[in-house]
Amino acid sequence: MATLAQNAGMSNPLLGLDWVDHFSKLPDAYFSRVAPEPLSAPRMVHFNAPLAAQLGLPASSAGDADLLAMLSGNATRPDTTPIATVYAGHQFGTFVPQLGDGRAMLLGQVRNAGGELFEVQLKGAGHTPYSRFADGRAVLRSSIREYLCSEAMHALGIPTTRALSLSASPDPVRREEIEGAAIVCRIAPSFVRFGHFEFFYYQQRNEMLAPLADHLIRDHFPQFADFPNKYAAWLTEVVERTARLTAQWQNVGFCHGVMNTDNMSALGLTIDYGPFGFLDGFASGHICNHSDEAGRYAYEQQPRIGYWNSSKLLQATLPLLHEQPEQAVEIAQGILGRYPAAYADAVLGGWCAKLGFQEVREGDRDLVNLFLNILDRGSNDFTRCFRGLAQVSTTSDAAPAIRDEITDVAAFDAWLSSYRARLQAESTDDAARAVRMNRVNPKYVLRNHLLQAAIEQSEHGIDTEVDRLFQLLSRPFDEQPEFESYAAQPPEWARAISVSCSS
Ligand SMILES: Nc1ncnc2c1ncn2[C@@H]1O[C@H](COP(=O)(O)OP(=O)(O)OP(=O)(O)O)[C@@H](O)[C@H]1O
Ligand SMILES: [Mg+2]
Repeated sequence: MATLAQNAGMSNPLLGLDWVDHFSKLPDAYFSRVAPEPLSAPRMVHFNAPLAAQLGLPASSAGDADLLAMLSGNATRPDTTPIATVYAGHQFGTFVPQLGDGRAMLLGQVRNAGGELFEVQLKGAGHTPYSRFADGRAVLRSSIREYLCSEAMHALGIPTTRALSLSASPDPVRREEIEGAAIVCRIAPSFVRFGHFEFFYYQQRNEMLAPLADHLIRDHFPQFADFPNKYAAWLTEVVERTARLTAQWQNVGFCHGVMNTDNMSALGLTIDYGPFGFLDGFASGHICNHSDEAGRYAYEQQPRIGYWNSSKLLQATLPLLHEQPEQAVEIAQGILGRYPAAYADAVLGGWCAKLGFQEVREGDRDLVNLFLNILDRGSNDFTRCFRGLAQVSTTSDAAPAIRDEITDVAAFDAWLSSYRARLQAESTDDAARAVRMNRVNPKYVLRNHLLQAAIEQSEHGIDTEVDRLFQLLSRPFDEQPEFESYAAQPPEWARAISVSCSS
């Protein structure tokens, strides 16, 4: 049995932050007080210095032993107790009435010098009342995936939870095999999920919905506080954000893998990096999660699931919308009705930007679909092919280098002439267009095989590859010639990588 964490030394830089702790001041019904179970002999695998600076931590924090103690569950703040929150959720379409932070613990909420609010959470810090039969731990493998991907998504401009630190320990954790334990310190304005509202709604404790929504509105949607129906305004915003978030995932070829409603953020953030994957060869039906046999969360299903999940959030918040049930349903339907257009506008706008168009014109949707179909038929590399289009010339017939990687060359050549005509209709300033395109078509994404190499190295105690990927992916749109191989097509062995819910 692990010993419980000690109180942190007063020199700990985390203690110098401005802790406001709004969530833990809510009624106890929303959470349980918990104590981290320390990782033994922790080592700092990586520390996110830019994010630390944003929070207000001094630059010297990286090597601070007291800080590592708190981030690895070996110490807590002296004046307060971490909490684990309770939520429910629809998992693979089935309602599960009791979930909650089974391995995540909220250390509190800080306000930085700019007034921004951030919750600080440890994932993998041990048992909580919501652990059910599981061990409260996270393994190093999955923690590296979460740490690097959340930061990679942030650098891609996609709303997401973030990661401040990754600490690891030789403590054994049983999955399919014995693996090492790790803790990611996650940062987000709020970790509240759709499932938090579902928990109280399905327990018929409707009186618990408003204080939670009020908490979110006060901290994160103050612009709606004085609206006649502030809950409708907030929910409209969440539904539209969810639609836009899903569109951004599609545009960058990101598959989340487990879009259960307990993994959907009430702030429209990407949350829970489990069996996610970036598309290598484009396949519209790609299933990144080996455990998702029916393909419920396949790439092409994500927009539809975002809609379905939004409907579940609206169902759970009906009592907030109107005291008359029929009118509440009508308002909810109106809000849900915003999703399709919000998604369609965002995703088409995103595709058009990737093709270098400055505005969306009639016929662009067909041009996008034709290109995606060509990639789909040939399983051609999603990231490389979009990036390669920046080299298309409008003033000569020279083919872009990427043509060599396209399988259906005849279809591509035909498409290219329509594409050129469309580009010429706007401008022939190819250089300016290439700059624009390279800002939205990343050169580097966190492909599974890149992760695999970093994981294997860190499992042997060497963390240089984690750091290299962290640095590389913090500038995904920039050419980084020394890392050209990281933008290459995946090697043959990458096909055998299988990612499941095991984490
Ligand atoms: N090893 C574990 N120990 C305890 N609870 C766990 C463990 N793994 C998952 N759970 C719990 O099972 C539920 C579903 O897990 P899921 O994989 O979606 O979340 P997660 O990866 O733990 O965390 P998060 O959604 O916070 O990123 C959640 O309630 C989660 O806390
Ligand atoms: Mg989860």
